[in-house]
Amino acid sequence: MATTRTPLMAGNWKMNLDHHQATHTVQKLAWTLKDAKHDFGAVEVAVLPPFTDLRSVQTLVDADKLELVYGAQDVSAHESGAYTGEISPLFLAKLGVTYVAVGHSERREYHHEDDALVNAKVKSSLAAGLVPILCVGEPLEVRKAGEHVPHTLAQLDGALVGLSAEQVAGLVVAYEPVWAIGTGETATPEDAQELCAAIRVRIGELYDQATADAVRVLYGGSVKSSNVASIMAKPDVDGALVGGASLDPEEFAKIARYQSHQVG
Ligand SMILES: O=C(CO)COP(=O)(O)O
Repeated sequence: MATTRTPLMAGNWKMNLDHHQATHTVQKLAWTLKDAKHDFGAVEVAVLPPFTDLRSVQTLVDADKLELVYGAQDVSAHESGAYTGEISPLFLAKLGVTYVAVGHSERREYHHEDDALVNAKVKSSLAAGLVPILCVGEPLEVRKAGEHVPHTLAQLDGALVGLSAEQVAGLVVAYEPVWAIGTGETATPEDAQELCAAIRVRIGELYDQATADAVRVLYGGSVKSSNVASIMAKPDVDGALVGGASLDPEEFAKIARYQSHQVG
């Protein structure tokens, strides 16, 4: 199986860093990567700041012609209308957004997002030309019951309803076991590989092998510079969705440069 998938390191800032802090953080990240002569064609680097930071990040990326890209952490299933507090995918596209996280476990848990809503958000993102980072993964009790594979694949199935092979080939799927998020408890590289491979196999069953080979599958959950290389060594892991460690630009740069160890 030829692997032509470009690895993606995406930093999900969650509800951290205001727009001033965002500018400083992105500047420092860009400088650190530039000093290290980072090849963005070899490993793509993205940040997912809060909505209120996006215009500032766009201005900086445009002005300094930065190669890193950015995304949002959520999006509305609708294009416009009476949806107080929601953000249209069209507004995100206008801000030069590349990626949008959809179905993050914190959205599922605190905002009761179900598979049907996640599916609608994937579709609204695609319609606006954004690339969804579709998040799936099991909570601890499901893992303890040994049901993590069927649980995660059911979330995947639900999110993909009605999508074409072409749409799915362009998706990013992030496997994030809930018990490993923000806990310091990282899944082992074998755990990450098991689910990333299962996701790819499932996409092959639902679509075809070319689609399965094209889709990028990330691992997320307590990724740090000290553990990223062993996770990335697994054949079905195409990158990482990084929370806490992405708030420190030097640490996140090290994660993005997992192949070289040239930074730091
Ligand atoms: O939820 C995550 C990224 O979306 C993972 O967060 P942490 O890296 O802080 O565990």
